[in-house]
Amino acid sequence: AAKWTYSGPEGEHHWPKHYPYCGGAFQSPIDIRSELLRFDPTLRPIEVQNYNLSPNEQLTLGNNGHSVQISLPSKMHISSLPHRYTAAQLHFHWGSSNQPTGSEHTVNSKQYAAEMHVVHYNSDKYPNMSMAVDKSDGLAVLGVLIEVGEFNPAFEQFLRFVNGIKYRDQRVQISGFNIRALLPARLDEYYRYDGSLTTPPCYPSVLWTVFRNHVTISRKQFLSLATALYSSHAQDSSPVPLNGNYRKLQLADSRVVLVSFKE
Ligand SMILES: NS(=O)(=O)c1cc(-c2ccccc2)cc(-c2ccccc2)c1
Ligand SMILES: [Zn+2]
Repeated sequence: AAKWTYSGPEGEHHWPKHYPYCGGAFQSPIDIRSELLRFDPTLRPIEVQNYNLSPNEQLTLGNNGHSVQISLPSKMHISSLPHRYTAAQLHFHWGSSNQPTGSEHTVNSKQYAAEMHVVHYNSDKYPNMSMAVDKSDGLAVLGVLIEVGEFNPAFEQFLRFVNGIKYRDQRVQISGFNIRALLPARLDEYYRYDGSLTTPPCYPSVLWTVFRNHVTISRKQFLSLATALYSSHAQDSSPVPLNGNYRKLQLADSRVVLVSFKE
């Protein structure tokens, strides 16, 4: 697959050359602005199943050159959507050590320090992720906005291992933990809109759920995320730091953002 980056000659302005959907409609992320919001009383609280993983389970924590990701077992799923959406992986987008603004979605132009995405696919209709990834009802991603503040013990369960995956394509096994603890307390308050993958190939296949309430990690935790990783391989002579891995805001066009809460 063609290389892509967040800046330079393979930066996002060049993505459409190799990935045409990136220049298409229904792109993500967007600025979740008050004018776009419409309360929808039919939006039920998000219900997740089997997110509380036993420490006896092993998860793969990896550096894919664009983000740090954790592979998730297929028993984890969202049960409150019209179809069952089975978990595949979670990953992060962040800024840089001196620029703690790296979330992809913004809320009334406020950009957060980072953002977590928990990626699920429609396992009612598609046998696996690859078959689902380019279908309009293929994916459901839970977005969690992250601010620098209180220390977050749940994030520590994987952040303490990032020095083992400093370089592209490095992976380590970590013990299972309660993935639900990475989400905000309230799963009943969220923004909902139709969008896309925020990385190439940018398929417009994502039912986005961005929770209203952010979570916090400490400054030290943020710095380990923003300074520990490289997008280059271990043997590369010139290491390329991995940060600022967030896509610029896309046009909402005539899209409405549904909200599950009133005030
Ligand atoms: N940001 S995202 O949520 O739209 C997203 C989803 C998926 C994704 C993952 C599995 C199945 C299908 C889609 C992969 C990425 C990704 C991030 C960094 C590097 C490469 C890919 C990003
Ligand atoms: Zn993402």
